[in-house]
Parts: sequence; C-alpha cells; structure tokens
Amino acid sequence: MEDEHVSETTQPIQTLPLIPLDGVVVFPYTVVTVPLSEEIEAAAHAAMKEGQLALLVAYRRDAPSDAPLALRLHRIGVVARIEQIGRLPNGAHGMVVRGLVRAELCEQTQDRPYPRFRYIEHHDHTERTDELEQLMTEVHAAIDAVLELRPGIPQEIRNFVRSIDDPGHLADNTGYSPDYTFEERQDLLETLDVVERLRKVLAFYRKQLALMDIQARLRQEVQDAAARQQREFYLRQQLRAIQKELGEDTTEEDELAELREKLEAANLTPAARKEADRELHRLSRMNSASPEYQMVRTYLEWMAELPWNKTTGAPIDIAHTRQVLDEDHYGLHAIKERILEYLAIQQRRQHLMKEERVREPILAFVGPPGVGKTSLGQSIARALGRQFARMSLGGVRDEAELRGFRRTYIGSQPGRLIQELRRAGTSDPVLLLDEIDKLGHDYRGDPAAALLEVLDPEQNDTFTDHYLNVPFDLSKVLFIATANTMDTVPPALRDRMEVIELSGYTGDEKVHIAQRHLIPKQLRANGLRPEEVIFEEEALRILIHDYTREAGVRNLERQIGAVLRKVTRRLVEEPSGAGSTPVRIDGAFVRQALGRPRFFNEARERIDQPGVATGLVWTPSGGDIVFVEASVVEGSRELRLTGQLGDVMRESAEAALTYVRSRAHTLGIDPHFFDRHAIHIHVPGGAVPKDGPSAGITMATALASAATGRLVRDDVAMTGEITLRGRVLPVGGVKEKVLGAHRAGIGTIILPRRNEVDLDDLPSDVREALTFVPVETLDEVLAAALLPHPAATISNLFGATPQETHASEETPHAGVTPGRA
Ligand SMILES: Nc1ncnc2c1ncn2[C@@H]1O[C@H](COP(=O)(O)OP(=O)(O)OP(=O)(O)O)[C@@H](O)[C@H]1O
Repeated sequence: MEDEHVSETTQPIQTLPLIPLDGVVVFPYTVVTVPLSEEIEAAAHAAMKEGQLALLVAYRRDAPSDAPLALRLHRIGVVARIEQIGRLPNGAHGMVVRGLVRAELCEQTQDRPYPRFRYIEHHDHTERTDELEQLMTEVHAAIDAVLELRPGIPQEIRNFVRSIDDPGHLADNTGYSPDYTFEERQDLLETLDVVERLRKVLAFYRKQLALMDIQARLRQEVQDAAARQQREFYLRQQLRAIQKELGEDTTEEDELAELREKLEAANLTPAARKEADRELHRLSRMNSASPEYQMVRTYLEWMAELPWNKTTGAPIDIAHTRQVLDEDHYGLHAIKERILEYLAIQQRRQHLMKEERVREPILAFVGPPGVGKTSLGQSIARALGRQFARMSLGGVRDEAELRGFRRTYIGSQPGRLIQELRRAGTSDPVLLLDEIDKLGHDYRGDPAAALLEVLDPEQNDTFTDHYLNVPFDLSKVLFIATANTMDTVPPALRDRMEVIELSGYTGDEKVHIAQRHLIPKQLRANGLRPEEVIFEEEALRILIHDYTREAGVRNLERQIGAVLRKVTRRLVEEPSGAGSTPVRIDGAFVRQALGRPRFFNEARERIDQPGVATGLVWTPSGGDIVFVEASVVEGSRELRLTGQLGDVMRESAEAALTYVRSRAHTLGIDPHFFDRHAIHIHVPGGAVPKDGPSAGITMATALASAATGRLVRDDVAMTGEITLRGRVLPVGGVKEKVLGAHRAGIGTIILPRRNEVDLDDLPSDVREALTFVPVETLDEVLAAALLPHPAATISNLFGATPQETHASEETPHAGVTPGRA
C-alpha cells in the first residue's frame, strides 16, 4: 500500500567488494572520510580498480566477533564511490567515499583476499503528495530551529540544508547530525520508505528541540536564582551596613540570642520549651534569607509573647466585687447577687482537684443590646484584678478560626483564642465570648464543638491550638458568654451555661443610669467638665421616650453624646461665654439639637380604623409592640394570612377565627357574615418572620373589630394564647413585653391571668404606671379592648343586639371610617 514510496530495486546483477565499517554509517549523497585499516585495504584497492565502487556496510554491534562475516554485518549499507585514497591530515591512511545508493546485501560470493557480495540497490522513489510537502516543511522548520539554537553552526550549513528539496536526500543528510547515535543512524539508513524516514527525522528533531528548550529554561532558572540570591545578599549587606551606621546592627546571631532571651523570660511550659528549643535549633541552621526562616521566627515570637504562666488575678473578694459592681452599674440587684453567688462558688471550687471540677457552668449574660452585658464583664474583671478580653463569635463558622491553622500553611496564625490571650497578656483574664447565639457552622468543622472543649475544665488545661501545636492552659481563664437569646445556642453549649437574664430598663432606671454613668462618661468623651453642663431630667426623659426606643441604653448613650457634642461646639465657638454660666440642657435644647423626634405614640397613629389591634412581642433585642391587621372583603369563605407567619401563628389565627365565628351572635355579627366574606390577617413588620401562639388574642380582637366595625382602644396592648373555646392561656417573655409596651407609650395591658405572677419581676415604677387587665377568656379580652360601636350607646356597650349592629355592619368595608369614641 505504500508502494509508491518504497525505493525502487534493481536485480542482483553484479557483485562488488565489501568494505565493513566499524561504528560508521555512510548515507547516500554524503561524503565521508574513512580510516583505511589493514582489514579493508585490500577491498579498497580492489574497488579502485573496478570503477571506484564498493559496498560500505556497518558491523552489527550485537554480533559475536567469531561469527561468519555475513552474519556480523547489517543487511543494509550503501554503494559508494571511493573518491580518493591517501593520507589524512592526521597522517594516517584514509579514503574519501561518497555514498550513492542504498544497497541490500544478498549472498557473499568471495571471502579472500577481500570479501565480495552480491547486492540489490534500493533507489528512493517518492511521489510529491501534499502530506509529503507538509512533512518537508515541518522537517525543515525543525532542523532550522535546532540549528538556530545550537551555537557555532555556520550559516552555510543552514543555507545548504534549507536548499535541499529532495525528501530522501533531506532525510539522509540529517545523518550528519552529531546528535544521532549509531543505532539511530543505521535505523535511518534501513528505513527504505522515504515518508517514514522523514517522520523519524521530524520526531528526532522535535525531541531534540524539547530537550534544548528544557535545558535552556533550566539554565535560565539557575541564572535567575543565582542573580536573585546575589541581589538579596547584596541588599542584606547594605542593610547591615545601614544598621551598623544607625547603631542597630543585629546580625542573625543577635537575632537568635534575642529570641532565646525572650523565650527564656516567657516562662514556657516544659512541652512548649521543648518545641521552642527544637525550632530555635532549626532556625540557627537556616539561611536568614529563606522564607522558612521567617516562618520559624514568627512562630518563636508567638511562643515568646504568650502569657504561659503570667497571672494578675487576686483571690476573689466578694465584698470588694460587690462594691465595684455597684460603682459601675446602677440597679441590676438580682443580677449582681447572682454574679456574686457564682463567684463565691468559683472561689470555693478553686481548691478542688481537677477531676472534681468537671461540669462547671460558664456564666452567660442573656438580653437585648445595650443592657450592660459587656460592661458587667468588664466590671468583674476590674473587681478581680484581671485583664479583660473580648472575642466576638458572631459569624465564626470555622473551627480553625478558634483553633488556628497548622504551620504548614502559608500565612497561618494561631486561632482567635490564643490571639486574645496574647493581647490580654495574662493567662487568667476575664474572656467575654460575645454573641454565642450567632455562632455559625459549616463543612469546615463545627466551632461549637471546639468551644465546648475550650469551656470544659476537664480538657481546657491542655488546649492545643493547631498553629502552636503545644498545649496551652486555659483553665485559669474566666469565661463569660453573652447572647441576645439562648434559643439559637446549640443545646450542648446551652447545657454548660449558667444563664443570667437582663431584660432591659424602665424609663426611670434609664434616667438614673444616664445621670450616674452615661452623662459623666459622655462629658469626658466630649471634653466637657461637669460644672459646664446642667443636664435636666426633662431632657433625659425626652431623649428616652421620643428619640430612642430600646430595652437597653446604647442609643440613649449615643444621643446624649450627640447633644453634648453640640455643647462642646458652642463653647468652642463662643469662648467668651464659656466658664461663666453652665449650659442648661432642657427639652427645647434637645429638640433643637436633634431635630424632629424619631418616635411618637405609634399606636394612636396606627389604630384609626376597625380591624387593627396592638399585640406584644418578644424579640432578641427586647419586647416591643406589633400591630395585627384584619380586614374583611365580600367574597367566598377564605382566610388569608400574610406577614411571614409561622405555622403556630397560623394555627392560632384559625382558632381565633373559629372562636369569633362561634360568638358572632353575641358580638352582634350577622350569622352569615363569615360565609359571605373573605378574611385577611396581616402582621406587618418587614421581612421579619414571626411565630408563636401569643398573638392569639390579638388576632381574635382584630378580627372581631373588623367584623363588628368597633375600634380597638389605642392605649391597650395584649398578649395571650387562645383555645378554640375562647380560653386564654399563659405565654412567655411577659416582663420584656411589658417593658416594651411601656416604652411605646401603652397604658393598659391585657394578659393571661396565669401570667400575673410575672408582674412581680417588674420594676415598681412600671407596675404603677401601667394598668393590667388579667383575663381568662376571650370575652373578657374583647370587653376590655373594643370600643363601643359609634352607633351604640354606653348602655348597650357589650351587649349589643344583632339588630342594633346589623344596620351598620357594612360600614367598615364600605370604606367609612367610624369616628373615635
Ligand atoms: N445598669 C447600668 N449601669 C450603668 N451603665 C450601664 C448599665 N447598663 C448599661 N450601661 C452602659 O450602657 C452601655 C452599653 O452597655 P454594654 O455595651 O455593656 O451593652 P451590651 O449588653 O453588652 O450590649 P451588646 O449586646 O450590644 O454587646 C455601656 O456604656 C454600659 O456601661
């Protein structure tokens, strides 16, 4: 099938003298000088007489030397013309031969005085196909590229190779290349098919090119690295010289000595000492320019800077602690007592053996923002003479954030715990674990599990950070957790906490906190002296009620700061007035300084139509009021609920509807009203999901209001779960809810009778300021919450007959807003 490429053969018509070659391959078209050994002399001379022609064939390298000649020779050689016999430049005898055509040996016809062989000639036969042309181009390009890269190749040779147009000729000429081994040359000679021969040549040169490329790159890299090292060396020498000039000369030895000294002073644990010594030894044998040197140095610096055995805490003194807590915090009596109890127990437990100290709980302050969780932690630290450190766990999703990354990672560091301890500088600080309710977790490991280990006295004296890789004793740290809610804290962690709830402050408490703590703090922060300002209580109350609405005092403190900034500015702008009379901050000053109030009586504003009732909710940032809206439209019997309500809340809505329907007659609602109307209940409040059963009575009230057209009282708010039969069940979070309602300006609170006990927890001023309506049934709720129908009179207030209300039943959905009673 490749016949057209196969060289033409001629019949073995003649014989020629054979000159065996040792390690030399002669190709057609090439001229070679061959040393004339004794062995071949006779043949050479005989050939000269026979038209200068001889067969030149190489010995096989693998054949035994005692084998018959025919077997010791390769099958293919060339017919060559001996151009000249004579002395070579080196003085030896030699001959110049020119290869003419491939020859295949047939049988030997003579042995002595020189061997003769019959042979067949193989002439190249090629057809110039596209494939062949393409191959030629590629071979030319490859040879060219190799020659280009090879230094010292004369231009004539390249020009000569470029000029060869005959494929077989081109391939055979490459046989000159010094890169071929003998076997490769012989193989090329034996490849009779020209295309195949060219392919072999191409493959050979490509391999050659790749090798040269790698060599060149390696050479370049070696050169670059050497240059870089030289440059760094040069720069370091310069740096040294500069440091010497400045008197800051620190050589590597100095650096090592300094580290060694620091480590000595750091009072390391035996395990840490061992690791540090090992790394110091490693460091002493490293080149200071290497990146690894820096890594080890950083590690050793961490080790040297950690407070392995440094403590400041004195034994717990309860009386002193009480005094400090009182100094720093107004009120919070029950909370302070619990803190003192906890510390007293800690004091006792300190003497216990490690095995007995298992399952010690951790203090957890839980409550809305700004109620003093952080500042209580700071006070405790102050009272115990310990450092205070704080670590926010909000959004920590990765265990490695707490425990660090192994040193093998580039740029690795110890975890947050170790970092905070270094910052604290002692091993017994009060460490506030902030926002444990916002701890995350994902595929990289559960940080809560790591935290559990940290908090477990059984394990935390050998806490191992991945970066340090030696145990660090955390057992002397006083951990305090803070959270807005315990609901989202993983149960295993929750079990370890002694929860102390801070529910928020009343207006009066806030006034006191402001007068005693926040105003003095903000005066200092704004560069004011106490005698320069008179902060009137009226101004504080306006700030509390109209400019902030919060359980804590964080925004109040901010607003006080904002008001005082105006004072500072005024004093700076009008220095003449300063010092004479103090600046008086009253209500007018506040309004002028802060602009329009942010909060107002929202309930009055919202309840302008039937169908709206005020409920009470508990949120992680304190209690608050919420408005439940119900509307009825003519249509098929349907209940729609919107406002991101959870399943429990939806069920309560259904229970509310069922009950209101069952009381339609008493409430004066047309018995068929609910068959002809669709009901829609909506609880506004943005995108916040809401759930829980405590809005049951509020939904029922809103529904009853919408269906009867009677307005709900705007100074009333309520909370309570309902049953299908209209009973009101107790709910949670009453204290926070009541405080939230009080803040929002609500005067009357309807709550389940069984929650009345919770009112004992309320500050007395709040209890006195509010009216509580404890209820057991929904009828009682509606009686207290709904205003009489505009058309009704006082006498039939709660006993309206169907006829009396029927006439005006259509008003709400007819769009007429009944007037306020
Ligand atoms: N009872 C109090 N007496 C005096 N100052 C208080 C009291 N409660 C809170 N503060 C002050 O209110 C400010 C806010 O309190 P803090 O930062 O401790 O709140 P927090 O509960 O930790 O809030 P968060 O949950 O947002 O961290 C602080 O300046 C704190 O000193």
